Amino acid sequence: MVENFVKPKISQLCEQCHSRKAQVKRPKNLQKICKECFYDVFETEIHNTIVNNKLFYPGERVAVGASGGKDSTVLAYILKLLNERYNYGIEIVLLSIDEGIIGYRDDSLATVKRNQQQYQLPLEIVSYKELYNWTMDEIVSCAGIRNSCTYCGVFRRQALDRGAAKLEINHVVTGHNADDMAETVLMNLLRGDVARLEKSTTIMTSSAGSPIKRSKPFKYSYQKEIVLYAHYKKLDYFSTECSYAPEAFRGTARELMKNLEAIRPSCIIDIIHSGENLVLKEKKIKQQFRKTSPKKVINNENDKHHDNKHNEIEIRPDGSVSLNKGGFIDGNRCERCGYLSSNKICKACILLEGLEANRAKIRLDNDTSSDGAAKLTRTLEQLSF
Ligand SMILES: Nc1ncnc2c1ncn2[C@@H]1O[C@H](COP(=O)(O)OP(=O)(O)OP(=O)(O)O)[C@@H](O)[C@H]1O
Repeated sequence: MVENFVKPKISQLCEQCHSRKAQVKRPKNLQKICKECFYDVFETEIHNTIVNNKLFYPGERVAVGASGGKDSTVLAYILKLLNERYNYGIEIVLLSIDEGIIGYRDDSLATVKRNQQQYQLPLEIVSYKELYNWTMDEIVSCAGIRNSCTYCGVFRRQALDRGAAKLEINHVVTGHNADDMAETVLMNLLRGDVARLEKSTTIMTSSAGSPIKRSKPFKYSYQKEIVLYAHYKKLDYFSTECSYAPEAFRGTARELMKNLEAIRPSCIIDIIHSGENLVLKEKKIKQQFRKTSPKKVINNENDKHHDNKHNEIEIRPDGSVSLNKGGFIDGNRCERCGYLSSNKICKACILLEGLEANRAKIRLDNDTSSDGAAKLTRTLEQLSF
C-alpha cells in the first residue's frame, strides 16, 4: 500500500509553503506538499478534532487501545506529541488486549512492548484467557471461523473496559479512522440498520451501563495518510492482518468504498458528513425494528431463571450475528460475572454460555464410549445455566 506514495513523481513546489519541493500527494485531497507540511497538516487536523470535540480535560488519564497495528501505533505517538506540544495535561497509558491468536497477536504485542520503550509510556496487557478462560484460537476451534469477529468484538469491547477499570481510567481512545467510520456508515445504510446508522459517526461513545467512554481522535484521518505518516516517521508497527477472516459484509463495504475513493477521494469524508447530518424520524425507527426480524434465533431453552429475551442471538442473512439488547437499565451488573452491564446477563456471558455448551457437545461427539450420554448430562449440570 505504502509503495503508491513513497516516490510520487512530483517536480514542483509544495502547494502549502511554496518554498520546499513537493514530495507527497495527499490522499485526502490530492494536494502536492512537502514532507514537513504533510506532518504539520496531519497533526494539526488531529489536534483540531481533539479540541473541537473537547475530547480531553487537563489531568485526565487516558488509555490508548494499543494493538501494535499502524493506527494505534500512530495514535500513541501523536497523542504523546500533541500532549507535549499543546499542553493537554493528560496522562497516557497503553492498554493492550491479548485475544490469544498465535502467530498474530503474540507478534503484534511484541511490537507494543517495543513502543512502550520507544515512547516511554506505561503498558497494561489484559488477556481473554484470564478474563474469560478462552483464547480466540480455542473459540474458533469450538465455534468455527464464521462468527469469530462477533465473539472477538464483544469480548474486546468488554476487555478494554475492564482493563481501563483496572487502571482506574475512564477514557479509552482507539485508532478507528475515517475509512473505518465511513465503512460502518455504508454497512448500516446497506443493511437498513437505521438505529445503528444514526450513532455510527459519534466520536465519543460508551456502552450502556459502563462509566468508561471511548473516543476516536482519528475520526477524520484517512487510513492512507496514517500509513504514510507511520512510514515517513519510521514508526515501529505490526502490519500483518488478523489470521481469522474479516467480517464478510464489512469486507464488501470496504471494497465498495475503496472503489469509490479511487474515483472521488473526498467520498470518505463526505460519507462521514452525511452520517453526521442524518436525522431520523421516530416513526421510521419503529418501522425499522419490525423489518429486521431474525432469520434464525439461538435460544437457550435451559434458562428457567432468566427472561429468555436476554439470551437471543440473531443470525442475519449475511452470516453476521447480533445479540438481543433486551431492556437497558443503567448501573446494572451482570448476574453471572458481576461486571457492569445494561442487561441482566452481559453479552460476553451470553456468548460464553453458548461456547461452554458447544464445548460439552463436541466432547460428547468425540467420545466413543457407551457412557457418553451420562457424561454429557454431568457436564451440562456443571454449567451455570
Ligand atoms: N488487541 C487490542 N488491544 C488494544 N486495542 C485494540 C486491540 N485491537 C484493536 N484495538 C483498538 O481498536 C482499534 C481498531 O482496531 P481494528 O482491529 O478494527 O483496526 P486496525 O485498523 O487493524 O487498527 P490497528 O492498525 O491499530 O491495529 C485499534 O486501532 C485499537 O485502538
